[in-house]
This record gives sequence, structure tokens and C-alpha cells, in this order.
Amino acid sequence: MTATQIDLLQSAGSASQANLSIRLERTEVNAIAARGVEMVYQSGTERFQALKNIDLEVKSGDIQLLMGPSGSGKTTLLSILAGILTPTSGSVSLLGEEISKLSSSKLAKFRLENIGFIFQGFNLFPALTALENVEVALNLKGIRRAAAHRQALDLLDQVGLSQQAKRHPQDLSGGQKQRVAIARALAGNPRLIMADEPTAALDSHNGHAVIELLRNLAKEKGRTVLIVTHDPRIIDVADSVAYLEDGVLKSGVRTR
Ligand SMILES: Nc1ncnc2c1ncn2[C@@H]1O[C@H](COP(=O)(O)OP(=O)(O)OP(=O)(O)O)[C@@H](O)[C@H]1O
Repeated sequence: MTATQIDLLQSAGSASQANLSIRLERTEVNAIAARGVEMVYQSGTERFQALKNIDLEVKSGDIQLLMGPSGSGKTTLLSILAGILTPTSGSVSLLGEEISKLSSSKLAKFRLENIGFIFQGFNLFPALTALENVEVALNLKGIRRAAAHRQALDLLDQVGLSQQAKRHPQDLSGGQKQRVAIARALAGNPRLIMADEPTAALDSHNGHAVIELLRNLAKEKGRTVLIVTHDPRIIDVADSVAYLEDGVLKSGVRTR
């Protein structure tokens, strides 16, 4: 079903049917698909296999968690799925594009246009205000001056931080910093959000606020959200949880 067909259904007053169609459309498409992914780290004569034959499919609009003990390979897998790290073997498709086949410049462009990243340590520029931190991300995506300023204000508003736009990171709480980082990850409207331990540095209140934002991104805005986490609170909002152990995908549990 095309977007036009969905519009027609909605305008014909078949809202519930259209909603069902949208849901079906979302669940039909895999936003992320990994096949036979292996990763071997080699330093000198030392060889370490961090991932073994990983198959993973993430449906469009889903919140997918990657969980497992420390050292089980979660960040390695996230980096491969984000096209930051090249697997030793196997293939990865994002939004129907097999990224393993892209040249490094095409891959960099694909990442910039389609993936927003959120990290445990926020990775904000300390010398820039919250607003400027988001503007810089928009500038990188080719959006300049007045448009970048307007969009950055709008993104800060979406994460509930309009009042803090002029503050520097050192004057924000951990939760507020992470919300700036989420606003920055949303610059340019990427369809995929990838987060590495987004709540690890946050207390319960701020952790919940960030989890609610991530839920909203998937459920209200249709983004696909992939999260590496040890935080059991996030399981409540996840559609699917994949557990890694010693580089092996032990189980994938669909939670809804
Ligand atoms: N660049 C590297 N060179 C060699 N070994 C590496 C490298 N990066 C990671 N590893 C090893 O690969 C394994 C998986 O690491 P990874 O960081 O993916 O695990 P993780 O599950 O994300 O761990 P944590 O929860 O502690 O962040 C670990 O044993 C780690 O030491």
C-alpha cells in the first residue's frame, strides 16, 4: 500500500482501516536486517571473535533492545549495524539498502542522512550552548543559518528544553544533556535512531524522561530505535529484546 492509498482511505473516512493499513505497512518492512554477521578483532597475533553468525531483523517503527553481559558484543554489533564498523563477514541492510556494498563515501552520506546517534556520555560540545549543539548537527546536514536556527529551536522544544536553549552543557542536568543529545540526533529527521546506553548515566527521574522520549520517537513518529542497554526499565517500552552472550545471539524475545 502506498502513502497515497493510505491518504485516500483516510479521506474516505475509513480512519480505522487506514490505521490498520499503516500498522501492516510498518510491520512488513525490516528497517534493519543482519545476516550471518561475524566480527573478529585482530591485534598482532591475537585474534578474538566478538560476534558469531548473527542474524537479526528489526521491523520499521520498532524499539529493539540489544542486551547481554559486559563484553558480550553489544556495542560491536551496534557499530556494525550503524555502518561504523565493517564486519569480518556477513551482510547488513538498512532501510532496504545493503550497506556492506556501499563505498565509504556513500556509506558516510547514508549514515548522515538516515541515522541519529545517542551515546551514554552525551558527547556535547562544552563550549557551545544547547541550541548551538543542535545547530551544528543541522549544519553538518547542509541546513544553514536561519533554517538551522529555527529547526534547532523546534527540536529543543520537542524534547522539552526550549527554556534551556541558551545554556551550556555544564549548566544542564544529566537528563537535560541527554535530551539535547536526542534533539541533536533528530537533526535532519533520520529514520533510524541508534543509542548506546542512553540512560546509564541518569537517575531514575531523568532515565524515565529519556525512555519516554525514545518511546515517543518510535510510536508517535515512526522512527526505528535500536538501543544497547543494561537498563531493565527500557524493556517495558521495547517491541523486541535480543540477548547476546559471548558474541552469540542467544534469544530474541518479542515483547508485543
Ligand atoms: N577494538 C577491539 N579490539 C579487540 N577486542 C575488542 C575491541 N573492541 C571490543 N573488543 C572485545 O570484544 C568483546 C565485545 O566488546 P563490546 O564492547 O562489543 O561488548 P559489550 O557487550 O558492548 O560490553 P559492555 O556492556 O561492557 O559495553 C569484548 O571482549 C571486547 O574486549
